[in-house]
Amino acid sequence: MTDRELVDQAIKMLDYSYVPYSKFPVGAALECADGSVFTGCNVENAAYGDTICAERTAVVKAVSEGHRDDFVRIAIAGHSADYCWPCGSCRQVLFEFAPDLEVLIAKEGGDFVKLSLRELLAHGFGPKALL
Ligand SMILES: O=c1ccn([C@H]2C[C@H](O)[C@@H](CO)O2)c(=O)[nH]1
Ligand SMILES: [Zn+2]
Repeated sequence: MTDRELVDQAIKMLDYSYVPYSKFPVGAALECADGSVFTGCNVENAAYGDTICAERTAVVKAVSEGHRDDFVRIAIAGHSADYCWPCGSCRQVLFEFAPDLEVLIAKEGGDFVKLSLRELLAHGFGPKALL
């Protein structure tokens, strides 16, 4: 799958976001080595802190289906004029499973940039620290 196709899958997920409070939809699409894609959207809650981000929705779907050490790329999309940068919690959760992940970050209109997770989370704290 091309980067463009993965970003388009993330953009499609914006339709499913549940965002009555922030009105800020985010979509994500996480690709694994076997080509499977786990999508996610943000799901908010009246108890605001119980909101889950799009990226973490996708990670939880993948891990709960048996994927763990095989994440290849994630695409993240929002409706904002700026690129939809992932929050610190999502960077940390992605780092747990895939410190070398490629991250495609899109903005309104579909333009995207490609970075490594290590660029987004320098000197990250991960499982190796606890071994
Ligand atoms: O990495 C991020 C950052 C924010 N959001 C969502 C959470 C909330 O619903 C909305 C505003 O913070 O954006 C994500 O889905 N991913
Ligand atoms: Zn987040």
